[in-house]
Amino acid sequence: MAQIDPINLRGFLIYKGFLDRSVQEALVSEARAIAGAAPFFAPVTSRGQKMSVRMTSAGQLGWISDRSGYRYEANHPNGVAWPAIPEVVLDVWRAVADTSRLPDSCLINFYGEGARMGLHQDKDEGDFRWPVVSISLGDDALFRMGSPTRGGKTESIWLSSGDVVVMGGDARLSYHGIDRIRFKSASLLPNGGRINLTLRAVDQGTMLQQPSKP
Ligand SMILES: O=C(O)CCC(=O)C(=O)O
Ligand SMILES: [Fe+2]
Repeated sequence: MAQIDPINLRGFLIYKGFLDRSVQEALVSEARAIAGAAPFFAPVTSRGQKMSVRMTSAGQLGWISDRSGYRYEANHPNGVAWPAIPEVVLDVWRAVADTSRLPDSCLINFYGEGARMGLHQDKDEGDFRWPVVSISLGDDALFRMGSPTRGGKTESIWLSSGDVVVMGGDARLSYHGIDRIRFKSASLLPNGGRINLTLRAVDQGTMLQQPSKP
C-alpha cells in the first residue's frame, strides 16, 4: 500500500492511488469468492423502490435494505451466514483507520452500467466513533460529499480503482453518494462496472435496534 498523504475534502480523507494493481486484483478475487457464497442481490428501499446497485456482505453483520427498512443482519436474505472479511481487506482498514478496533461488516456494492447511489448518511451503526473506510475497484465513479446536515453545499471528486476514502471524525455522519460511474473506464473488471467495499465497525448492539427509514 502506497505511503501517500490523503486529500482532505470537507473532512473526507481521500487516498488517491492507495492500492496497487496486485492488491486490487486480490480484492476483486476475494469479492468474487464472497459473492459465490453469498450472492449479490438487488435491494429494495422501504418504499419498495429497487436500488440500482447490487449488494452482498462479509463479516459478522451485513447491511440489508428491504420493505422493513435498513438494518444489519447476521445472515444473507437466503439464510446463509455472511463469509468472513478477508485478511487483505482488513489490511486496508489497518493501514488507514485510526483505531485498533476492526470492522465487523464489509458491504460489497456492485455498480453496473447506469447504477448510482443517492446522497445518504451511514447511520445504521451502533457507534459512530469508528470511521467508515471505502475502497473503490474498477470503473471511475463521481463521489459527492456534503455535510452532516441535509441540503447545503456539496463537492465532488472522481474516485478511481485503488482509491480509498475514510469518513471519520466530523465527516463520519456526512451525506455522500455516487452520482454516476464511467462504465468501462477501467480495465480491472473485464466486463466493466465498479465494486465498492465499505468497511464499518457496527457494534453488536445494533442488531437489537429497529430498522431505520430513509
Ligand atoms: O460506492 C461508494 O463509493 C459509496 C458507497 C456508500 O456510500 C455506501 O455503501 O454506504
Ligand atoms: Fe454510504
